[in-house]
Amino acid sequence: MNAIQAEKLTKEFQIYQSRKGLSGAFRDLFNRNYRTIRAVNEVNISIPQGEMVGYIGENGAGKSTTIKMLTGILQPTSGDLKVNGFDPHNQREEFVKTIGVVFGQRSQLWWDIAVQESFTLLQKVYRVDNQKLLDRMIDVLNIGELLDQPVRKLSLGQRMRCELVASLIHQPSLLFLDEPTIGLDVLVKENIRQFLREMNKEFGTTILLTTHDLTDIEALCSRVIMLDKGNIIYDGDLTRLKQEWGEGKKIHLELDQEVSLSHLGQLTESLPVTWSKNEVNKNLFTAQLKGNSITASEVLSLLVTSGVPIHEMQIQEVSTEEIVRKIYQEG
Ligand SMILES: Nc1ncnc2c1ncn2[C@@H]1O[C@H](COP(=O)(O)OP(=O)(O)OP(=O)(O)O)[C@@H](O)[C@H]1O
Repeated sequence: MNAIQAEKLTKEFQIYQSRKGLSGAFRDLFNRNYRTIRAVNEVNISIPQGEMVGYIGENGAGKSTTIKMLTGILQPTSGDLKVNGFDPHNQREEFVKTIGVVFGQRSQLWWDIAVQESFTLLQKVYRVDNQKLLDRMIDVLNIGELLDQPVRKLSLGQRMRCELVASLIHQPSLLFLDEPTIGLDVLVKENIRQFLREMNKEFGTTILLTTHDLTDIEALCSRVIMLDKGNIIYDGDLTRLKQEWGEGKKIHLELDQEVSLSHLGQLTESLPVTWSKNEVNKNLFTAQLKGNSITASEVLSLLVTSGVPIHEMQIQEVSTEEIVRKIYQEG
């Protein structure tokens, strides 16, 4: 059984549109004008148990709407949906025991009571008594000193670590994370990522991670699903995405003396490389390697054996962020 199985999942919203002017406002009182927007359009998502998947898309692409349907908050307009074998909206009571949810912007902890009390309450709500796991999570996420503090006094990073523990207290097999590291510093981010890797490895927890921070995706997910205007435009390996859309590496060179572009072009004519020259500093050159069929060392060894006087060099990898930006720009 797949953790998530969605077929032609669709969500439409009716948006109220006000008419112009005073007479329009008057008419609105009696007869409202509505427009339908399709936030999620017939998406198919199939996620096996134990996988960590990144769900990405621009603002308004439909990510949150999808997550709300997958977690049972919203009822789909149409399509088939099974999450952990349940219909999330109609079997909500049974279903929620099998999932954990962290919305970066919202808290599931009780604001005015101590963190430890929230944990105890959640253990009672879910009827679990797994102190060993709880102690371990507290230890890994380093929140021992926060347990007697009320949630409202915690910093964002401290609260997020507590939220993660709260979401996993009942040992769910599936975890939804919506922007879990938003606004956190590098160390806390790394701590959270390490924790998620451990949970996934040890308990086989399936994780669906929605984020605008692609470094989270790179650190955790081998698979990425990309949404654009309610439609899935990519579903697959992060490495394949880089291969198909990445422009390949760049080599930045500083030479000891000026060399002509055509000379460099001739030296590397057997390789898929294009050269450009810095307009201001005539000794600076950039080689753009196309695709992944050649390595930077092949280009460099050709230059060195041909006596090109290299003073400094830097190899630049194409980042996932650049690739995603390019996909959105080019459509
Ligand atoms: N309750 C609602 N009523 C009407 N329209 C909505 C509602 N919720 C979302 N939408 C619309 O659906 C579309 C998708 O919104 P959604 O919040 O799912 O996007 P998102 O990908 O999560 O964006 P972001 O990254 O900004 O959070 C948007 O056009 C939004 O205005």
